[in-house]
Amino acid sequence: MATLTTDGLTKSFGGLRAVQDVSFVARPGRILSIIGPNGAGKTTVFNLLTGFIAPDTGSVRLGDMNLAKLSPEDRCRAGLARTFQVVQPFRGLSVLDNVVMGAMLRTSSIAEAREAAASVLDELGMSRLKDMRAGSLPIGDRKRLEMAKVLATRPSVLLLDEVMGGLIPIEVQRMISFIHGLRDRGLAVVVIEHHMSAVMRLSDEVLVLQNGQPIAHGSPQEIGRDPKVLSAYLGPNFQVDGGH
Ligand SMILES: Nc1ncnc2c1ncn2[C@@H]1O[C@H](COP(=O)(O)OP(=O)(O)OP(=O)(O)O)[C@@H](O)[C@H]1O
Repeated sequence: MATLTTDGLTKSFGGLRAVQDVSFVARPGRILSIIGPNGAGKTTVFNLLTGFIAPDTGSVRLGDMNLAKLSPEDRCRAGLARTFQVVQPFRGLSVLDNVVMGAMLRTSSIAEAREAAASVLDELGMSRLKDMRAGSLPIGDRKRLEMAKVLATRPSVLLLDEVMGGLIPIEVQRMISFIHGLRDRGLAVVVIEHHMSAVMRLSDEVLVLQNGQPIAHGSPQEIGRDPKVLSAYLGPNFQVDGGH
């Protein structure tokens, strides 16, 4: 398992500083959530981590490997994998075959990939859906499928982009328990999430961005009481225990 370290990440689009001097460490066995208002720079941070865009300055390291020159696919091969906010399965393929596509990163044997994919679906409680067409799944199952595809690549660092969006409360609770299980297996997990009560229950630490800049970093309880965060994002009536 590896530690993901960012140092001074900065990215502008034209005159807009989308991300400015963002540094954090995502450690094995920990869940770090990145929160902040729309446009705060969260997705841009994920794009910088995964190599979809290059930073103006700053570095990303996985263990002691500098990722600067690696493509998104090579970063995934190195163990850094992400889900997308808008989930896009191969709609015409079965659920199982979608997950096989992820598993093929680690093996050239279709039989082995199918076995690995079936085992990930089992872990996620999705085995009974394996022959369904991915395009026919409701949003909650599509989010779990996205997670399954990514887990089949066997990451050591997992980046989750709004995996709670569109889920009903019982599915949110199940997803939280599942992510806790991944953390307990030693994965480093970084989460972008707007669902605040989920963030409070899920996270070991929270980084808050506003206009691309870090404004706070601490435990969920510290963040939920921080006047800067209440004013920038959570609102004055936020309850640390219940979220909203
Ligand atoms: N490729 C791009 N070209 C130009 N501007 C961009 C690009 N990507 C993002 N931006 C801008 O950078 C800023 C940060 O956007 P980003 O999507 O990272 O925010 P976010 O915190 O993920 O927002 P949300 O919560 O709405 O997903 C926004 O002002 C956005 O319009």
